[in-house]
Amino acid sequence: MFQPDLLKGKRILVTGGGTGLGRSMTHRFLELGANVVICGRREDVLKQTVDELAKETGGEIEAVGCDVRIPDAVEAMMDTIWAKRPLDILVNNAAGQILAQTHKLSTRAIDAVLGIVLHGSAYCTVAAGRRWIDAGLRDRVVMSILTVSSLTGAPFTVPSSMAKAGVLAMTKSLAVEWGPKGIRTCAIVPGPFPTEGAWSRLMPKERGGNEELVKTIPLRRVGEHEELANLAAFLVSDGAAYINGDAVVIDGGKMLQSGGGGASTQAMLDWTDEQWEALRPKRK
Ligand SMILES: CCCCCCCCCCC/C=C/C(=O)SCCNC(=O)CCNC(=O)[C@H](O)C(C)(C)COP(=O)(O)OP(=O)(O)OC[C@H]1O[C@@H](n2cnc3c(N)ncnc32)[C@H](O)[C@@H]1OP(=O)(O)O
Ligand SMILES: NC(=O)C1=CN([C@@H]2O[C@H](COP(=O)(O)OP(=O)(O)OC[C@H]3O[C@@H](n4cnc5c(N)ncnc54)[C@H](OP(=O)(O)O)[C@@H]3O)[C@@H](O)[C@H]2O)C=CC1
Repeated sequence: MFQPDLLKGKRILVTGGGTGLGRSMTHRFLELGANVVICGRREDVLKQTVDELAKETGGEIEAVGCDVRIPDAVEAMMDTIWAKRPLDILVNNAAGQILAQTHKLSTRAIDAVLGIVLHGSAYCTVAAGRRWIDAGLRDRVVMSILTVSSLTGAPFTVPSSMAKAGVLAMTKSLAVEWGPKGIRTCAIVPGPFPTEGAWSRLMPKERGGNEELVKTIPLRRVGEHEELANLAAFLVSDGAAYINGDAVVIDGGKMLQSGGGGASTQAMLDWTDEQWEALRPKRK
């Protein structure tokens, strides 16, 4: 669907690129000619992904171990990356998520999620942006992976929702502040895309599994990784050079179905024709 060299010459950092959607985006970026650096905390996971994706795509990929919650670690990672060649594109994808009653969360639990999502995205963005601005480098992109809850809020995942809403505010604010400097920002708002990381934390069997989940999605299916990876490739490419400060929702319409009438509207989808017929005014 894209010209095969869409991202040729682009050097991209994908935080959390060793697993899940980060890995899938990395795969697509490599296929399209990019040079990709992935980071994460587990170096064995990173190494395995580098080996696999280099083999599958023949692309140029490297990994740097980094906990994005630690400012000095982020600076050291950026120095390592820049020593070879400056980045063109940063993808803030690393995240942490906890499904729990909010009033029972410890402060360490709250900090763990805010640290990865809010602080980590800010540290990476500022570390890359400062280097670009100091060197007068233009045509650069920061793309962040959000959640629908950043727009709507969500019970039982409050720290993640708060943190992603903060990253959305960063995306919109920097679009204006950094746009004149040739740095654009954008975001993706994914609905459900099965990954080990998300499903192991968010889909205990009590939630009814994918069968219950797809009833909440107008297209009646979860997302395919390739669909998100293609959107990501377009948004970071020069083809999207006039998109700045926007967050694109890719959720099969889930957010719209959850809105409006809420649970009672949801239930109406299962009404029978007879139930609807009973509502029609009777002709005299
Ligand atoms: C039918 C409808 C279904 C809808 C479902 C659809 C889903 C679609 C929407 C998906 C949105 C997805 C968003 C995502 O971000 S998915 C990404 C998931 N990936 C990850 O989270 C990977 C990284 N995560 C982690 O590393 C950990 O989970 C963590 C964030 C906890 C950080 O790990 P770390 O090792 O730093 O921290 P600790 O393990 O030491 O824990 C720190 C404190 O947090 C407490 N904790 C941990 N888990 C829980 C829990 N489940 N409940 C309560 N508290 C928890 C832990 O006890 C520590 O606190 P204390 O020291 O005080 O005990
Ligand atoms: N899957 C889904 O349905 C949805 C996902 N998203 C978003 O998509 C993105 C990817 O999630 P997904 O692929 O599902 O989940 P994963 O758990 O597979 O991805 C999270 C990645 O972040 C890395 N990471 C976590 N903490 C840190 C840290 N402190 N420093 C560096 N890296 C870290 C993890 O690696 P390591 O543990 O080795 O550090 C892991 O590779 C996230 O931003 C998530 O919020 C949004 C909506 C829906």
